Amino acid sequence: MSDKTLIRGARILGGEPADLLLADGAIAGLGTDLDATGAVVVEAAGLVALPGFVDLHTHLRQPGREDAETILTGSQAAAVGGYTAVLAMANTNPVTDTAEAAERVLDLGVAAGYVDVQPVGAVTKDLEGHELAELGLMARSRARVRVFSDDGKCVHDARVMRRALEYVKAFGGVVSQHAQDPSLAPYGSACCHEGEISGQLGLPGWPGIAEEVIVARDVMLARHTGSRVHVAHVSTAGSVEVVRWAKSQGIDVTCEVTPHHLILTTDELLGYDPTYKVNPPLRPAEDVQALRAALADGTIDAVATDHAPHAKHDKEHAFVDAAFGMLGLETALSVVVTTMVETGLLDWAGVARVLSTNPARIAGLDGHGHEIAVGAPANITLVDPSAKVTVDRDASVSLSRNNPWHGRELTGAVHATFLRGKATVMEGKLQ
Ligand SMILES: NC(=O)N[C@@H](CC(=O)O)C(=O)O
Ligand SMILES: [Zn+2]
Ligand SMILES: [Zn+2]
Repeated sequence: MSDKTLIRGARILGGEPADLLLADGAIAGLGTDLDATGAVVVEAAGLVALPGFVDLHTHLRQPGREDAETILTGSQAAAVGGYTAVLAMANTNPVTDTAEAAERVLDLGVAAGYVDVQPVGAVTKDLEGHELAELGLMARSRARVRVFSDDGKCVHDARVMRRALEYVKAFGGVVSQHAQDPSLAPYGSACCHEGEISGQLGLPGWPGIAEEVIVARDVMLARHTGSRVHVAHVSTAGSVEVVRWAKSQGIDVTCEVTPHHLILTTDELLGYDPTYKVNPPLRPAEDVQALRAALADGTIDAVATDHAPHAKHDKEHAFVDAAFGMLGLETALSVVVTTMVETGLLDWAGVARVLSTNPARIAGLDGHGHEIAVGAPANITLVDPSAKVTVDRDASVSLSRNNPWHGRELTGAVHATFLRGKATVMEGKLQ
């Protein structure tokens, strides 16, 4: 196959149609009626061209739980979802808390070859919350780690969080916080939004305040240290309010929302289906509305999937005993189109911002999230804006089946993904 591709007539960021010539891994031409000599031609009339998506929050499960996902299968799911880069969370077994562990994840990502797999480093050794991991060594390693997170657990000790923020400042790093005060929402047991619904279902409550007190504390620690904090999977109107205030004060804070928190509510729990058991829990409709509004006005910077594959035997239990988490990579774009574009809350430039430009900037990833321009790396996603898709969990390339979108109809689909000019997905199919 030629290493030249001509994408003909795509609407660039949803604007005017143009041709895109991809050559030698970069965008070599952008204009009308570009010369197709020697190029593979992709007819893209009606499709929208966006910069390749960047996921700030993916669980790939390798090493340790290769029965649920591997770096290869997770990379494939990411490509199908329009991603060209993912940040692989550190809560593997063993934990990514050393330079060697981070380099192994990086190398397995390169070997898989579907997306750039950028390891996230743990903040504390073994995610135990006490002793800082080798942050500097991870940063200086070949893996160039910039994002640190104990995700799955909260860095709940304020002294440890303060020291982590001071440390990462030296190399422009960021701490991504899983905001859950374990004294208000105990790990493992708290599994349902605390309110009328938790009482009705008899499930242990996970109140919004358990998230909000950590967000409030962390923005103050970011101000105090002059360092940068990122809030993972914000789920409540109160967290959004705190972040909005912090940004207005010039505090260096960013945050993400998951696709599921943009649409699914506590109502899903009425059937006790553990597919909908997730951290933080699904919230009431008022929170969902506040999250959409905050994503539209820029208070929330990015959509991040928190793709959390789990093997059947970890999910198929009574609700209280099942694992936390749901799949997200393959459906994220469709959920964003359905909740944000169809509703008029975001235009396509806005979609590029929340799925690509902002997450790339937050993660410090070179080569991703650029505007579509000559000379930029050819990381491009082509989207069919009006496709209607009925999600089938068995059509997934992920190894796991904990897919909350199964059987639902969503609007918008990824048509093709290009990683440095090479098609990883074409007509929705993995290449
Ligand atoms: N989101 C989840 O419910 N689970 C995540 C951990 C996490 O993101 O907190 C997992 O690793 O399974
Ligand atoms: Zn988390
Ligand atoms: Zn997570």
